[in-house]
Amino acid sequence: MKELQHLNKYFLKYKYSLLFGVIITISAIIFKLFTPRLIGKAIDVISKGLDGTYTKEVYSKELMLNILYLIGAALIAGALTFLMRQTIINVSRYIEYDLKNEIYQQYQRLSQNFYKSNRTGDLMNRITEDVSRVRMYAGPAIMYSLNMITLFVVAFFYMYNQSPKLTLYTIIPLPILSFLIYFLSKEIHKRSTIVQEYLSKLSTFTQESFSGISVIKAYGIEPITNDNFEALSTENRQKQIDLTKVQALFFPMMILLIGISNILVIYIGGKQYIDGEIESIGVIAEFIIYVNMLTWPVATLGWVTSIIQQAEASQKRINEFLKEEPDIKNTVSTPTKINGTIEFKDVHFTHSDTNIKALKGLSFKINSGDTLAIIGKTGSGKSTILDLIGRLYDVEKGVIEIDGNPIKDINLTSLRNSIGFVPQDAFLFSDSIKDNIKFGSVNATDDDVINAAKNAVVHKNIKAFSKGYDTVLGERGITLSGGQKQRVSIARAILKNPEILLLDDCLSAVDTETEEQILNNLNKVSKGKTTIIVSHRISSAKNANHIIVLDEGKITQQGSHDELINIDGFYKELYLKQLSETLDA
Ligand SMILES: Nc1ncnc2c1ncn2[C@@H]1O[C@H](COP(=O)(O)OP(=O)(O)OP(=O)(O)O)[C@@H](O)[C@H]1O
Repeated sequence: MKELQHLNKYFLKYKYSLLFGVIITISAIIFKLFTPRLIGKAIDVISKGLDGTYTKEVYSKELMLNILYLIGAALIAGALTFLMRQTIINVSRYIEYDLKNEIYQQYQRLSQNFYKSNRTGDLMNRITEDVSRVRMYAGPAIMYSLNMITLFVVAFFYMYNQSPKLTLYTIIPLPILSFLIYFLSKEIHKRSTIVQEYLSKLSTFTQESFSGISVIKAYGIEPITNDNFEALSTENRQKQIDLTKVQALFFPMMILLIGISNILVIYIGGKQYIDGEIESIGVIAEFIIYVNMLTWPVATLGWVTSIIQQAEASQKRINEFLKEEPDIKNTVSTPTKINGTIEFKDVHFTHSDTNIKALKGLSFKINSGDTLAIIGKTGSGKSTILDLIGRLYDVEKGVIEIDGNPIKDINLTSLRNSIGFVPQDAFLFSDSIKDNIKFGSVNATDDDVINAAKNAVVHKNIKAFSKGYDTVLGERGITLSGGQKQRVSIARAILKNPEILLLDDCLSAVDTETEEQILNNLNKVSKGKTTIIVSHRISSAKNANHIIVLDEGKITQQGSHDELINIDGFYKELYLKQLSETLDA
């Protein structure tokens, strides 16, 4: 239960609702337990009527009175049971909501490295599956335990008063039932976890094959995917059958044990009645109802033990993530004003998961308002430079300075707010085009959005859609072409109006003519902003104030376009190659 102590703060938060729930639960049970007593009494009245102890009038009056009490008690018990669920189960839903928010906020706090070392499925599972297992502890487990304890204590008290011997015989099978249910629940849990794993494998498989349907069709491999799906389905079916086998044991086992208890009550109770050890036949009926009433709560004891164990294991997994500290921390509380001068001083960086040395002693400087272009082969470390400027990672050795201050001494929110980043793979959310552009600039007007789209040369494309800027993107919306996605992503960065603009090979999917237009527009809107353009194309780099050529994490050439085309090296080769391609075209 050590891990579940994490929930104590929530129990404290909802203490009044919980206390109310406890009082309601106890009251509901007390009223429920009137039923066996009243039925026992009613049977006694009938037997007294039959043997002539009561006259017909007394008999009818007594019987009617008992029936009315019975209805009253049942109605009150029913209403209180409704309230019991409304309080305790509702509290568990609130706790589930709070816990999900807590985990989500922690996910948002954690750095890029955390996401590299944990699989998305695992992150999703902890916020869904694990939280719902914990909720079972915070709600149903508490409710059923309370139910069981109260019912058992009160019923035992009533039963013992009537006949201690009969009480003993009646409750003997109950602990056995509880143990059996406990082991059964554990087995059910084990098998249902396997079923869950298979279900998620199946859904991942189907999701991937739907997303990649064009590739599947183009390669004509539908029969192979069908076979793979069938194989996975067959395994899934077998696991479901394994689970159903143990689940099917649950109710027969309960019915068997209830049956044994009933037989014991009738046999021992009957003998006691004949021997005159219990005074009335109604006691036997009363005990039979007690047995039936107690069986379910006692069975739930085993079930509750198993769900508490599962909740403990789930909370342990959740706590592991909640305890995790972000690698990148904001140590400066006051906002920092950023102008945009960036300097790398002998920067080294190794990606921790792959141990790849992406940058090996990099030094360069861009003055505020200048444009720097970075050219280099794939994997030479270009994107890594941009990641380090946005402090998605911290450098391994050396220092990055912004406006002369080490990047770690700058308020992290100010730093990120001052950057407009266009990544290599433009990511757009399943939302309208307008909201995708407004992402990060929520207060922008429609005119601002249109201006940004015009500067990114995507306005005409957007207007061509029947719903224009309200066109929804994503799975159930329209799919944009690679070049359109890149341009929407550029519009988003332009609209943010940042001090630093980082463009990571974001014109690769647009034709050279559109590239030219966008670069001209960017030239205008990025006046006074520090801009870094990462590209494989000379056309994107040629107008920059300074160009660096990167190879395996090191600068191999640098200078202006005019300087570099006159020196033998990678830049000149690339320039001549791309020039001849343009002339050929
Ligand atoms: N998230 C990551 N985890 C581990 N290694 C990485 C990661 N990102 C990049 N690398 C590695 O670091 C090196 C530099 O990668 P980077 O993405 O900076 O190159 P790039 O010059 O931008 O390449 P490209 O032109 O193909 O985009 C590569 O060898 C790459 O495999």
